[in-house]
Amino acid sequence: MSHVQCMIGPSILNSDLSNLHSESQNLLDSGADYLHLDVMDGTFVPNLTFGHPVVKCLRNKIPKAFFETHMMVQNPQQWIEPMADANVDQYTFHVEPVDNVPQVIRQIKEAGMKVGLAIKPKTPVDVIAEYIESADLVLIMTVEPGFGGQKFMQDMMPKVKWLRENYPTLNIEVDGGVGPNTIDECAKAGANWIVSGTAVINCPDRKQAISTLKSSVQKYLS
Ligand SMILES: O=C(CO)[C@H](O)[C@H](O)COP(=O)(O)O
Ligand SMILES: [Fe+2]
Repeated sequence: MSHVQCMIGPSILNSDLSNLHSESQNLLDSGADYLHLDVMDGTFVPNLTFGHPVVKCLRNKIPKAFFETHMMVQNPQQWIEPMADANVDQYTFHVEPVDNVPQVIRQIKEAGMKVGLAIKPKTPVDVIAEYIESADLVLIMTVEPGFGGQKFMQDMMPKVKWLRENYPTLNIEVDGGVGPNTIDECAKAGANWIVSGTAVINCPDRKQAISTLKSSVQKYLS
């Protein structure tokens, strides 16, 4: 499995959002490979975070890092252009509310961003199978989307395993309850993009937390 790269992307959802820039910079300085930005619209999920105006301001302060927006929104098509304008690198959206997934994929690519396909815990992985070849990444949610700090759902690992067996070069991301205690299961199943929120944010030594996640994934990659 050495043809995929290990990437650790902390979620800033549970950080001190009044200090979004310094929190994000601190995570990058602690070894984060990318930033996972959780965008919620209060409709697709019962919570509200921030949108493209905030992402754009953050991008002005942090011009170089890889930004992934995790779009937990009812109408992902609506935010493609504004997020591209905010210089987002990867637009990861949930397929559940979308009628025409290929069209959304095409529009994201035309806007110059990479494409991530996300599924909620109750969505079977075969729902996205026909779109995988045209995506850059698949995100397997390991909690119900909406809130940080929830318990990792181990029973999502068969989805990750299935993807890894069938798509050896695919970037597979896990998100929700992932931290030093749950990383081994994710890594063993074949995940190589790792989102970790509270486990990194609340750790007094964020560098150590990120490096633990990385070594686990690397152990299974080699
Ligand atoms: O998408 C998310 C929630 O919907 C977050 O990215 C995720 O929950 C990260 O936080 P934690 O690691 O604390 O679960
Ligand atoms: Fe997320």
